[in-house]
Amino acid sequence: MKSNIVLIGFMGVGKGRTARALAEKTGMFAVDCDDLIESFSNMKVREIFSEFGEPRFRELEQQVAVWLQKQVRNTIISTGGGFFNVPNIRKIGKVVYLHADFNQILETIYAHPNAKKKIKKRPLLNDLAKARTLHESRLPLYRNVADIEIQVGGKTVEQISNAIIKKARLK
Ligand SMILES: Nc1ncnc2c1ncn2[C@@H]1O[C@H](COP(=O)(O)OP(=O)(O)O)[C@@H](O)[C@H]1O
Ligand SMILES: O=C(O)C1=C[C@@H](OP(=O)(O)O)[C@@H](O)[C@H](O)C1
Repeated sequence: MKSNIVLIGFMGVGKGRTARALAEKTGMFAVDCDDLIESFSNMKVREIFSEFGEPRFRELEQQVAVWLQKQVRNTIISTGGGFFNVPNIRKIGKVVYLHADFNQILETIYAHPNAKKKIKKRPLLNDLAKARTLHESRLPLYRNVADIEIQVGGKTVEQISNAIIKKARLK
C-alpha cells in the first residue's frame, strides 16, 4: 500500500489546490487538515483563533496529526501552514514542501477574485509585515522536515502535480 503524501508550505502557496489535482491524477483521496479541524470543532479556523487563541488551534492540529498517523493511509493530505510543527509529521507520510517566494504567494492570493475572503480566513496573513517575517523564519524549518521540495512559483497546478508524482514515485 502506498503511504500518505503530506503537503506542507506557507499559507496560500497552493497546498489544497495541489492536493485536489494530485488526487484526481492518482486516484488517491485528498483530505485537508484545516477542514478536519473545522468539522471536528464545528468552528471556522478564524473563530478558533479569535475565541480561544492560537495555542488551542495548535492543540487541535496535534490531535489531527495523531489521528492521521493511526488511521489514514494512501491519501493526499494538505496541511495548514503551521502544521509541519507537529511532532509526528514524518510518521504521517512522505513530506512534500511546496516553496514559493513571499511576493509570489501574495500575487497569487491578490489575483484571486475572492482575495479579501482568502485573507480574512487566514488570521496570520492579516499583518503583512509579520507574515513576511514568518515566511522567512519558517523556511529552514519546512526544509528540515521535508523529504521532497517542489518550487511552485510561476508554475501551473498541472506542472506542480506532475513534478510531485515523479519525485514521490506515485505512479
Ligand atoms: N500556482 C498557482 N497558480 C495560481 N493560483 C494559485 C496557485 N497556487 C495557489 N493558487 C491560488 O491561491 C489560493 C490559495 O491556494 P490554496 O490551495 O488554498 O493554498 P493553501 O492550501 O496552501 O493555503 C487559491 O485561490 C488558489 O487557487
Ligand atoms: O500558517 C499557519 O500557521 C496557518 C495557516 C492556515 O492554513 P493555510 O496554510 O491553508 O492558509 C491555517 O492553518 C491557520 O490560519 C494557521
